[in-house]
Amino acid sequence: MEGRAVAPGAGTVVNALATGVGSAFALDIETVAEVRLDPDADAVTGEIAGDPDGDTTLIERCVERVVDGYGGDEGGVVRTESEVPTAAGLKSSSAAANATVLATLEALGWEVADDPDADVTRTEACRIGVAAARDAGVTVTGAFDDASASMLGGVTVTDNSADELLARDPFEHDALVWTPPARAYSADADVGRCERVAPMADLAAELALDGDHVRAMTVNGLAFSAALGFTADPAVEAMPDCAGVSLSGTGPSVVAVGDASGLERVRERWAEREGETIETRTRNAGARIT
Ligand SMILES: Nc1ncnc2c1ncn2[C@@H]1O[C@H](COP(=O)(O)OP(=O)(O)O)[C@@H](O)[C@H]1O
Ligand SMILES: O=C(O)C1=C[C@@H](OP(=O)(O)O)[C@@H](O)[C@H](O)C1
Repeated sequence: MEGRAVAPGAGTVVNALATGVGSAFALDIETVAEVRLDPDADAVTGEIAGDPDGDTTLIERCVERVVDGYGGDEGGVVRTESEVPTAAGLKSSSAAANATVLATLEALGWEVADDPDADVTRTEACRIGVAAARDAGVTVTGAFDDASASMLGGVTVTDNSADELLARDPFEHDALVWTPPARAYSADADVGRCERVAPMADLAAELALDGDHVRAMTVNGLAFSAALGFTADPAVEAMPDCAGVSLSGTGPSVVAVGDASGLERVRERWAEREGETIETRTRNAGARIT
């Protein structure tokens, strides 16, 4: 009873911490999950490659929730390996949860597809990961925005208070990510400060629902950088040469999207900053069983 799946990280268009409505897009950086189930094992044990002290509660809860809903009383082992930096605003938790849920469904022999007649749809699988993230305490709203972008690919707009998908569109850009050395756990974010910029979050959500995702993300980035105490300098440096740029999630990463030549000029400026710069792409393919 084995399964393997991959899911991408994501960047933010609208942070849901102000109003519950959020929007995110998949990035071409991935997390792999491998699950081995054993009917005789009592418990589920998690392991994160390269991070022996990492918190494995989320991936263990994902396996347990899938087994509760679709299995018997199997225990087992889940292992993730990830290119998505943890707690950097690039949705490592959504990628790990989605990959683990799909790998567990595969280990149990269920068919996962987008066809409503499939045993389990990817949207249903995504909601299991969101529930596990709430159990594990790694999220404020459940982050169905980030989870749906990672699971379905492209750009999604969601109402996280109802785990409802409001829109999904293809999203095709080159992308540049700057990740400073600091980490910012979503569960520690100052929600009260985010709620103060709700009028700007509403404006960003309106733009996103109108299909203007790139301007939505720039408005979002300026508002949430101010609310969460991050400098807007990287965004100001990028703005003339990209289509959109935003603080991703609760930070500290900043993501710019646009064309390759503009982003090369942004990369030269961001290279002066401490931390790592990743050249990647947005992607329309979401999570999949491998
Ligand atoms: N590869 C992984 N395997 C298992 N759990 C992970 C992995 N990546 C992230 N997580 C979980 O997600 C938490 C970080 O979530 P969060 O603060 O929301 O950051 P992010 O914005 O990257 O999703 C970690 O503490 C851990 O519990
Ligand atoms: O925990 C949450 O509910 C959220 C966390 C944030 O993302 P990060 O996990 O990237 O900080 C935010 O962008 C998202 O809309 C909702």
